[in-house]
Amino acid sequence: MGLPMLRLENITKRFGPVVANRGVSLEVQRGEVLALLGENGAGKTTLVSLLYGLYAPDEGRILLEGQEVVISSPRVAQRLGIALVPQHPELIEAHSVAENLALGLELPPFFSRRALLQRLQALLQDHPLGVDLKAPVHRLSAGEKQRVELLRALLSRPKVLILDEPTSVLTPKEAEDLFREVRRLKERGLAIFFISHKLDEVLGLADRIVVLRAGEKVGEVRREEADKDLLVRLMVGRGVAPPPKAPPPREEVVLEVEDLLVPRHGFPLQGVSFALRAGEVLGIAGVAGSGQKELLEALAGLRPYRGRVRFLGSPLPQDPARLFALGVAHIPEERSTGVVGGMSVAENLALRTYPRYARGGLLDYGRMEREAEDLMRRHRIQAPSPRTPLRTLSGGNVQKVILARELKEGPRLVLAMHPTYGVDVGAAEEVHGRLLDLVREGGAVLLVSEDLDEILALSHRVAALHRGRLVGPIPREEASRERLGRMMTEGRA
Ligand SMILES: Nc1ncnc2c1ncn2[C@@H]1O[C@H](COP(=O)(O)OP(=O)(O)OP(=O)(O)O)[C@@H](O)[C@H]1O
Repeated sequence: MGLPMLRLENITKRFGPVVANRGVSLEVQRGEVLALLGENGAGKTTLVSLLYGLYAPDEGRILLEGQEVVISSPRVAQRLGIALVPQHPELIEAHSVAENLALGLELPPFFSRRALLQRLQALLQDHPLGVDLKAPVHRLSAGEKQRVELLRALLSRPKVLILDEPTSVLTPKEAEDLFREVRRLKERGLAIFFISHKLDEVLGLADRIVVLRAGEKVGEVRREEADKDLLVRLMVGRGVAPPPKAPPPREEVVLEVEDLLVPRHGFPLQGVSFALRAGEVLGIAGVAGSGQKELLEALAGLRPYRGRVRFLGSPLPQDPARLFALGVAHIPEERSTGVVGGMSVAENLALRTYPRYARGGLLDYGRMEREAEDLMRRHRIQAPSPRTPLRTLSGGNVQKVILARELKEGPRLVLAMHPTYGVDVGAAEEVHGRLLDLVREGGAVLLVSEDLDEILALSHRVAALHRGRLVGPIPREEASRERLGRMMTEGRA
């Protein structure tokens, strides 16, 4: 093997008392995909942020093609040929795709819009990612936004490409398309870092796998030597079991939706009818942007709709605060909408029940923090203290905060969209366990997920949304990945 494209030597990065990376050394070659695996908070995002100039390491050095480099900002990273596709799309929602891409270019002082569009079209031809340059970003699904971020990264013609959990919100088909593109980039000689919690993807794409635990490198295996079991054990130090089967649902109907209509761009959601019983999980699959998000947001009181919706026999109020008080929890698609980054972990955990902490015109922070400590322990939320600002938590830990808050009152109905988005395999097992506990106690779960295995593992019945219309539901026993795939893409059961 020649000189590695990139080499990290003894990298340590601290945030106050937290050691996010401790003495990490690794290298990646040209034309190689290196996967970084590890539990939530293990230090993966921090490590790649150092490579992209978002933070400076406290110790250690970085060598690019044998030369030591100081990556002091993302601009410097780009000039050195290092590009990053972030965990969450960081696009300007009000602007078009083309405008967002233009922001990543070093353009001359005067340039014509046409010339810019031509250059972007050429890029699209080279990387056929199926992106509409003129579409405003706020109309794109999470998967489409991810592709725009990838295009933006490719604009600088990088030598090193970092993909931080790029498939969390992609459908299996979108993920396959992305992988095809990643393989092409690899063949062109790019060195690629790939972070994912999905072990099948890691095994399908990576040449080598580095496992981090609590900031330290605890393992490095070549693809040929790896299997799922080994990777799970390296990551969490134990094996992980598939979720147990939930008992059959009860008679009582918790949610009844009749002829729901939600106006939206593209295909409006219409004629959607289904009933959800106590103790039942109804899984809804769908190609991103088929109306899943709108369905859950309408039921969560965040979007106007027409139609008849009854919750435990009474009309469902269209007000998020009243809904929560009645026992309706909501796990939103994009976790950034479910939390306030500048507030502490304790405040975020208390967001739904703030008035409860009022004492003589002030907030009882002592009580809030004690309760937060308890929830943090139970949900294994990694943060130095309940006072830690939420925005400093790792992505998976933010997701755990949302889950802890939404499930803490024992809701009757959970509207869950990608509930295990970005959480590690151990934590995903716990989330599934919590949802099933709730179901056993008579709660109902409307589960929207793009992970078909998750839907098939948890649901009693499954349905798909196809262009705004509901296909199914059908009993779980009659469903398979293939049949669900057809329901999603062809609109028939
Ligand atoms: N800006 C920051 N300030 C303080 N602590 C931070 C900051 N960024 C990260 N951390 C902490 O560093 C540790 C590593 O976080 P990091 O985001 O790198 O984990 P990760 O492996 O990417 O996790 P996930 O799988 O959940 O995305 C965590 O304990 C996190 O809370």
